[in-house]
Order: sequence, then C-alpha cells, then structure tokens
Amino acid sequence: MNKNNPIGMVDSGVGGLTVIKEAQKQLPNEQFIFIGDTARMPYGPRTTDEVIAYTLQMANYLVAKKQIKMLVIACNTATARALTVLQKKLTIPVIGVIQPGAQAAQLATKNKIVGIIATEGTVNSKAYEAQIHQYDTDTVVVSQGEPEFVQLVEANKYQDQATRELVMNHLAPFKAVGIDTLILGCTHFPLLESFIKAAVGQEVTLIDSGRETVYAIKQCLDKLALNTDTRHDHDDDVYYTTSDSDDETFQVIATNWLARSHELDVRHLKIVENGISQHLEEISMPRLILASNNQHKITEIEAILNDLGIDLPVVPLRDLGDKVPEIIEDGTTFEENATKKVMTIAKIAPNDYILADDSGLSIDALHGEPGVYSARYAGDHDDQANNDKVLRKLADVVSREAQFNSVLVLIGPNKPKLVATGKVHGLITQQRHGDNGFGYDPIFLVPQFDKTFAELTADEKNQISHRGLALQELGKQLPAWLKGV
Ligand SMILES: O=P(O)(O)OP(=O)(O)OP(=O)(O)OC[C@H]1O[C@@H](n2cnc3c(O)ncnc32)[C@H](O)[C@@H]1O
Ligand SMILES: [Mg+2]
Repeated sequence: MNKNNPIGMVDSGVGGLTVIKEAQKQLPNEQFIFIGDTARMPYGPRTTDEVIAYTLQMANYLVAKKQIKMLVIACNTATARALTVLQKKLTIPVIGVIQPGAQAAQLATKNKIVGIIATEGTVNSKAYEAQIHQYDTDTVVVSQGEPEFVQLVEANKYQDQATRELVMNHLAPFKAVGIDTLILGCTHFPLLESFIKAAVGQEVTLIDSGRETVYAIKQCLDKLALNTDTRHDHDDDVYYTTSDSDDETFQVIATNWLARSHELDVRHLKIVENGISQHLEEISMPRLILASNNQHKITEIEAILNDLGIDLPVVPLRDLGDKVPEIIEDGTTFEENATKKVMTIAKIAPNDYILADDSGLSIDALHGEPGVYSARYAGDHDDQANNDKVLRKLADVVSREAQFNSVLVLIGPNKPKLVATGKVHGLITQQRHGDNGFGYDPIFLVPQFDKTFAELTADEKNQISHRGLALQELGKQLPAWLKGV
C-alpha cells in the first residue's frame, strides 16, 4: 500500500463533514476523498442490509478508483451496522466512529453514568453500550434517539433559536439522570454543541466521536507507517455526492461548515444498477472543447471566455491527444466549416460542449477573397505568403475595404447547434505593420485606432475583433441555450 495515497471517508450524507473537518485540522498533510451518500440519506430508517450494501458500494469505488490506503466510516449508523462486514471484506484498514467515542467516554466518566444521543438506528444497535461495557460492565449507559436533530442540521437550521429550544427540551431528562459524560453519537451533532452544552450543563463532558475517530486514524497511520511523506493541500481534497449534479445543498453546507474561502471540489457519483447489484460511477463533468488547431485563436478565445465567466473547464483540442480525427474544411461558407469542425470532434467527445470558429478575411475589391480560403490562400497556413498574395493583388487597387468575419458554432450534449457571428471592418495597408497576432493581422488596418491588428495589444484586439464580437454575441445567447429555452 502506498503511503502517499489518499484516505477515503464515507458518510450517509453531510454529517461526516464534521469528521473530515477535524481530520483536515489534525492531519494537514494527508489527502482525503469524501463520499456523502446524499441520494440515499438518512441511513437511520434503512435496513441493515441496505446500509451494508450502500457503504460497501462507496468503499469499493474508493478502493478501485482512488486506491485509498485507509477507509473511515464517518457515520455512526453505518459504523454500527456495516463496520465489521467491511473490515472482513477489505484489505485496507477500516475505522469507524463508535469505538473511539466509546473509549473516550469510558476514560472521561467519573461517576460512570454516560449519556448517548444518536440516530434511532445507532441507539437500537446498542453498539456504543457494547463497546463501553467491553471496558467496564458497571457503567450505566443512557441512550436517546434524536433523529430530529439530524434533520435540523441537514436543513441548515443548526443555529436557529427554535432549534435551541428543541434541544433544551429533548435533553432535559439527561440532567435528571445525572450523567457526567455525553457522547455525541452522530456526526451531525458537533454543530449543535453549544445548544447541547447549555441543555445538559457545562460540567458534562461532551465526547465528539468524530474528533476521537481522528485520533484513532492518527494512531493507525503511525502503527502501520502509513503517514504520507508528501504535502497535500486540503484544497485538493475531493467531495463526492451521490445525488445528481444539480444538488447545490451539499456544496452550500460543506463550504459553510468547513469554512473554506473558495468553492469545494464537489463531484458526483451515479448509482448504476447492474442486474441485482449496484455500483457507483463518476459522472464526468462536461468540458468545453475548443475545436481549433490554431494556438493564436485558442489564446484569444480563452481570454474572452474567461471574461464571460463560463463555468466549464475549457480544453484546447491538443489536450485530446492523437485520437483527434482530421477535420476537412471543404465547406463553401464559414458556418459550414465551423459546423464540420464541431461535428468531427463530437464523434470522439459526445458528452462535451464543443466550440469552433471559422473565420477569414474578405476583401471587397477581390470579390470577397480570400474568404473561406484565408488559411490557404497562397500556402497552407503560410502567413507570409498569404499576406504577400493579398498585397500583390491589391498593388494597383485604390479601394482597400475589407472585413474579418468569424462564425462560431457551439454544440453540446442533446443541444441544438448555436451560431454566433462577428464582423469587423478595416482597410488593407500597403505593407505590413506590427508583430502581434497572426494571419493577416499585419495588413489589416483598423481606422478607429489607425493601427493594424498586429499593432494592437491582445486585449485591444479582442475588444473589437470579429472573434471578440462573435464571442460576446455567443455569451448573450448562452444562458438561454444552456437552459434549453
Ligand atoms: O481551423 P482552425 O484549426 O481553427 O485554425 P485555422 O487557422 O485553420 O482557422 P480557419 O480555418 O478559420 O482559417 C482562418 C484563417 O483566416 C485568417 N484569420 C482568421 N482570423 C484572423 C485574425 O484574427 N487575425 C488574422 N488572421 C485571421 C488566418 O489566416 C486563419 O488561418
Ligand atoms: Mg482551419
């Protein structure tokens, strides 16, 4: 087992985030991959067979796809019902939240009266009692199921006044019993810590089973010499949910609870039915592929997309490697060629968004030439030869009006094609000026600046260029198109 592999953490939903928060604090160099089974939460009312099956699916995913070196079941219900099965089935160490909490309570109690609050499932399993009584059979254990606490936390109401009152009422019996230690036997409950303390009395020791679990993780890493020797940043930790990608609740709660300044890397797993068995698979996030082999264009498009705040990872065509087929640009219009570009790439990336630009220079005195032949007017992508040919053809021509055109075509999975165009007027100079840009930039004069495209900065060009205008146009249509309007 490679000690630099990540630690996996599985949970029924969001409660386990309190465990990962503590783990990130105490184990700053380890990398964590968390799965919250949000599609099937809460686990409390589930049957034992279901809880075992779901926990195993998450564990199998993490072992097979993420090569985790250790698994933490950051959920009391899942620990109570599935820990021993998983410890038998997996070859990596598996740690649950109950044993560490029980042990800490046993050490903390003086009067040997310990309270437990947990989900109904955990209470009914008597898992905490069993653990505590392994150390000392005399300890009196008073358990109470508090499923409502879980719901309030999951609804993000853990700071509400009404929640405080409910906690005070529910926990009053513990005061009467005279506990001196209370186990927070559900990973949601640390978020209610101040209310719980107020309810049971400040003198009662609260045992955060999640925090105790992190001590157990540390001990296990030390014992098996599995501490990482590379430094991970917790910003690289990955959080999976099993609900579909539109569920924002997890993102909001997680960002809030973990108090991170930036958005977390939340990804999604889908539950795949396979005959009688189920397993989890990652839902890959669609990308925006820029179907162009022209690095100048790609740089321009990336800069403008960045300003438009597009929320998809932008991938240049070259990142797709050698599986990219040849794109044959034999259309008679820019739109035809741009469409050919996106359609060719769609064959190898059917689940992605694909954007192509077909563009060119059209000179009035040359009846629109070079037009769709711009890239290969004199020599294939030979800018020098292409510029020379234009200058030669216009040698005795007074009227030097020209336009650059850009036609963008965007397609996406199950979406109609979206077309946006941009045009900029200019004049063909007598000779080249400037070194910036590419193609015909050195001979295309923009009267407004009295400079050629090649004399403008990249920013200035993007503000007024055919491509810049087409992308602005695309940006306007995009929200409605993405929504399918
Ligand atoms: O097809 P891809 O791989 O996107 O890259 P390309 O350079 O071949 O692009 P086109 O087929 O659209 O050909 C457009 C040609 O028009 C010219 N052109 C287009 N936009 C230009 C610009 O902003 N500045 C200068 N020349 C441009 C230049 O010669 C390009 O090679
Ligand atoms: Mg081309």
